[in-house]
Amino acid sequence: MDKDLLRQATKQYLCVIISSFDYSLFVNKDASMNTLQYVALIAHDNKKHDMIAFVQRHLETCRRESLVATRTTGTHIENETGLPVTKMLSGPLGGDLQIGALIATEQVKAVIFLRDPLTAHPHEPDINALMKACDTHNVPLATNLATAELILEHLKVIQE
Ligand SMILES: O=C(CO)COP(=O)(O)O
Repeated sequence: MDKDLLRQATKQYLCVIISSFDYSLFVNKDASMNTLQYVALIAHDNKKHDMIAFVQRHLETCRRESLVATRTTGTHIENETGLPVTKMLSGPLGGDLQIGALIATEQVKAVIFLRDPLTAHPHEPDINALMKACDTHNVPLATNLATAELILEHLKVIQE
């Protein structure tokens, strides 16, 4: 085969390969981790009513956010407010750890965790791990209604 013809054919062949190549395979996967997306909502049993009232009070702000929650909290929020919630496992079954993993991979912009400080929880280490993840990754964490209100007010302002 003529050398020029071979060179030409090789060039065309490479062009086809390059243009059909899926470059996303080489995109730094860590970059996609930088999109903060979820607002995490978690409430212990004695605080679930407070959480629902809180979400109802901030319904429009919450509607504009992607919500993630531990299973029971998320189910109550969905049923009582109609907002869609991504539900993890129940807290005692690993849900706090799952949300901790989302925090560690920069997928959470704020956590509202209405804890019951007066009750012992068998999964206390998981609760501590979630809070540690917030501190490690500098994610705002509200563990009571007063701070939760401040965070939601802030979200409302930055949504506008
Ligand atoms: O236990 C919890 C957080 O530690 C909450 O879990 P649930 O929302 O499944 O009740």
